[in-house]
Amino acid sequence: MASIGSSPLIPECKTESSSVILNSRSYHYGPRLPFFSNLPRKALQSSRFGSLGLCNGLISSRGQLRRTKPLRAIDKDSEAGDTRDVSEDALQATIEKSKKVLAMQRDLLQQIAERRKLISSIKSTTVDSGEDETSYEQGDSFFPNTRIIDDKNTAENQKGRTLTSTVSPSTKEQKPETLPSAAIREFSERENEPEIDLPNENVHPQVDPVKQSKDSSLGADWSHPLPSFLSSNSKASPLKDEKGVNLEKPSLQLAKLPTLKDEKKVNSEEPSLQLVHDEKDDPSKEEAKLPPLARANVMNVILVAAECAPWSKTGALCTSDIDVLRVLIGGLGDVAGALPKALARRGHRVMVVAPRYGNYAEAKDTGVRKRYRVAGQDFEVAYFQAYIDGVDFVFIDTHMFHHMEQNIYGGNRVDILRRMVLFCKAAVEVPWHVPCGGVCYGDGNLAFIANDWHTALLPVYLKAYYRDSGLMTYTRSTLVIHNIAHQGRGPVEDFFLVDLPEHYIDLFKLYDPVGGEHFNIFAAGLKTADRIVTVSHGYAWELKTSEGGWGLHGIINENDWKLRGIVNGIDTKEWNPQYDIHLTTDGYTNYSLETLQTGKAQCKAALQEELGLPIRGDVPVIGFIGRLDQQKGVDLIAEAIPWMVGQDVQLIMLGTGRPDLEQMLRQFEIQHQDKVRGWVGFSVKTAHRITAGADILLMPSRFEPCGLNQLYAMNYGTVPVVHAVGGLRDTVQPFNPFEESGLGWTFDSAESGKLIHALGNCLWTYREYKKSWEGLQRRGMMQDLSWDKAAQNYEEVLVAAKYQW
Ligand SMILES: Nc1ncnc2c1ncn2[C@@H]1O[C@H](COP(=O)(O)OP(=O)(O)O[C@H]2O[C@H](CO)[C@@H](O)[C@H](O)[C@H]2O)[C@@H](O)[C@H]1O
Repeated sequence: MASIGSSPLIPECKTESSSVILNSRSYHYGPRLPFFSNLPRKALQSSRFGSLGLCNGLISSRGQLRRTKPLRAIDKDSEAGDTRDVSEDALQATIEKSKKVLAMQRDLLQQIAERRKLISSIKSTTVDSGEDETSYEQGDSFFPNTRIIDDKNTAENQKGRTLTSTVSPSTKEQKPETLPSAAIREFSERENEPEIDLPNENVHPQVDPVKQSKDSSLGADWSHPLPSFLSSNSKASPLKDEKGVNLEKPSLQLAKLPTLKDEKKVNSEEPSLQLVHDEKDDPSKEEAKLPPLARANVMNVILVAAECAPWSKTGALCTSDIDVLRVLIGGLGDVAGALPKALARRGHRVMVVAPRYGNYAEAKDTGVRKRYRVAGQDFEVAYFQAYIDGVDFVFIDTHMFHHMEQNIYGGNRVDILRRMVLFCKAAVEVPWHVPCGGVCYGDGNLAFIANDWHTALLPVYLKAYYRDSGLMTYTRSTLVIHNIAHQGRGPVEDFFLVDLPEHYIDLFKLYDPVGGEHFNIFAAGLKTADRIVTVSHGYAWELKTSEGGWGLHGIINENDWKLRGIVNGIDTKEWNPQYDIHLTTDGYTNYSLETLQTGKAQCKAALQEELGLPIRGDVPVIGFIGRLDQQKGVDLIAEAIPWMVGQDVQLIMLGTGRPDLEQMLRQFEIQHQDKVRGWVGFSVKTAHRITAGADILLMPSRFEPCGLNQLYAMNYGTVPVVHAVGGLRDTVQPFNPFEESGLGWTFDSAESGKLIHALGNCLWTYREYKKSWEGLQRRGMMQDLSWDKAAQNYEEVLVAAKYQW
C-alpha cells in the first residue's frame, strides 16, 4: 500500500477516488466533526497531503475549507458568468466527492466494528473451550472433611470458576524441571521491559476473561505458548479489512507484554492499540490513562484481615482469653482499608477479604455458598462483594461472625479459634469461588497478604492443603506483623481444632518461659509464609530481640532472610484536613497548609467548645487517642498528670480498653474539670476532631510497631511527642532548634520523667518560639505520608515471593 502519511503513527487507507488519512487517536464512531477537522495539523500541512487529488485546493493549512480566495481569483481573470458557473460546478462536484468519502469512511468504521466483534468472539470461544477441558468438579473444596452444598451456580460464578480453573487443581501441571529456569528467564526479560500503555481502569472492570487468563498464565505457566491467534508473534496472517487496514493490533495487548525487542514495534503500533479502546475513549481523556506503575509486575493480590475500615475496626473492649493480654487492634483495620487501594492504583487487581460482622450496605450477596468443617461441625458461608476505589471487598458471612463488630476478638479461646479457622479456610478458596467483575481471581499470579495471628493460619493452609499437593503452585503468601504481642496462643491440644495433618503440629509447638510448651498460631504462620513484613524498620529490628519478639524472636531471627520492615502510610482521603468530613459541622472547618493558622485555630476553638473546655487560643491543647492498655503507655500519662495539670494546658484523652484505665480517665476529668477531658469510648469522629483541634499529640507507647496516630497528627499540623520506639522512632525525627529541622519531640525510654522533659520542651517552644512551631507544623504537613511509597515496597516483597521457588 502506498504510504501517504510519512509518519508511522498515521495509518492510512485509500479509497477509489482518493486517499483519506485516518487518525485513530481522534477516531470516532459517527463523526462529530467533518473528518478533516480531526486530522493532526502536521498531517494537514504535509506536502503529501497537499497533493491529494480530493483535497487539493480545498483545505487550508488550518484545515478549513478554502473557497473564497481561489474563486475570486478566477472571477478576476475571466469572463464573469461562465467562469463562475464552472467554479460552482467544481465546488459542487467536490462537495459531492466529500460526501462520498464520508460515506465510505462510515462504511469502513462499520467494518472495523464488525471485525472487532469477531475478534472478541473468537477469543471468548477459545477461552470457553479451554474451560471445558480444565474445569474441576463444582463445589470442590480441598479441605478434608469439607464438602460443598447448595452452590448457587450463577452464570457469573460458573464463568469465574471455570476460567480460573486454567490454573486450578486439575490443570495439567507443566514439567517441573523446566519451570524454574523459565521463570527466571521470564523475570529477567521483564525487568528490561519498556513502559507500555496498559489500561488502568478506575471503573469496575468487567474483567476481560482473556486478559485474566493471561494474567493467570503469567504466574501459572510461564513456559506455555499463547494460543497463536493471541500471540503478537503469531505467523497467522493478520486480520485485515478489504482496504488492508490491520485490524488485529488489539490482540497484541491482550497477548503478552512486549519485550525490549518489541519496543519499537509497540511504539509504531500505538495508534492501532488505541483503536481497540477508542469506542469508549475520548481523546481528551488519553492523558489520564497512565501505564500501571507496577508494569510487568502486575499481580492479583488478596489481603486477608479480621478487620477492615470503615466496616470493622476494633476499638470496643474485647474480652478475649486467647492471649495473655486483652486483644484490641484498630490500626489493622485502617491498613486493610487503605493499602489495597494503593496497590490497586499501581495497577494490581486487588481484593480484601474480611468477615461480614454486620449488614454492610455496599456489599451484595454473590449467591455463592460453600460449606466448611471446623472442629467437627459444618458451617455454611456466603460471600458478599463490593467494588470500591478500584478494590474488590469480599465479606465472608457466617452466623459465627454476626454481631461481633463490637467484639471482633471476643469470646472464649475456642470460639475465637474456631472463627479464625473458618475464616482462613474460606478465605484461601475465595480466588476460586467468588467472581469479581464476572471473573474469579484464580490461583495463578496470586499473592495473599495475611495479617497478624488471626490470619496466620492462611499460609499454613495454603501449604498443607494446596501446595503440598501440587495445587495453587503459583500462589504465594506474605504475613504482616502488626503486633507480635498477640499470637494466638493456647494449649497444645488446640492443634486438633485447626484441622491439619498431624506432622504439622511441630510448626505450632513453642516453648517459652511464660507459656511453657504451647500451641502458637503466629509461630506456624511465620515459618510457613513465603515472606514476612512488619510495619516499620525499627520494629523489624526490635522483633529480633528477646524484649521485642515476645517469645517469637528465635523464629524471627531464623527467618530474617524473608523479613522486611515497611512503614505504614495513611489514607490521605480519610485523614486529610482539607477534605475531612468530620470538620464540616459544629464550628469546625477544613483547612490546608495555606489556611493552617486560621483553620486550625477554628478547629481548636470548636473542640474546646464541644468538650466544654475554656475557649482559649493561647493554651496548648494536648491530645491522646488510643487503646487503653499497657502498650500505649497510658500509665506514663497517669504518672505525669500531676505535673501536667500544674501547667497552663488542656489535655483531651480518647480511648477504650482496660476498665481500670477507663476509670482512670473518668477520674482525671472529674478531678481537673477545667483542664482535662477523658472520653471513654470509640468515636472515629472525635478522633478526627481531636487530631485537627489539638496542638500536640502525645504517644508514650511502650512499644509501637508503627503507629498511625502520629502520622495522622503530622498531616493535620499537630506536633507529636512520642516515645522513640518502633515506628514512632522511624517517623518522628526529633526537632533540632539549631537547624530548624525535625517533626516533633521524642524521649528514649518509657519513663514519666522523660515524657515530662520532652513535653516540657515542646510546650516551651509552643509558647516562646512561634516561628519554630509553625515550621514544625508545616514540615509535618508537607510530608508525603500516603500509602503510595509503602505500596511500592509491598509490591517488591510480593514479586520476590512470586519468583521464590
Ligand atoms: N477510642 C478510639 N476512638 C476512635 N478511634 C480510635 C480509638 N482508639 C484508637 N483509634 C484509632 O484506631 C487506630 C489505631 O491505630 P494504631 O496505629 O494505634 O493501631 P494499633 O495499636 O491498634 O494497631 C497495630 O497495627 C497498626 C497498623 O499496622 C500499627 O500502626 C500499630 O503500631 C500496631 O500496634 C487509629 O486510627 C486510631 O485513631
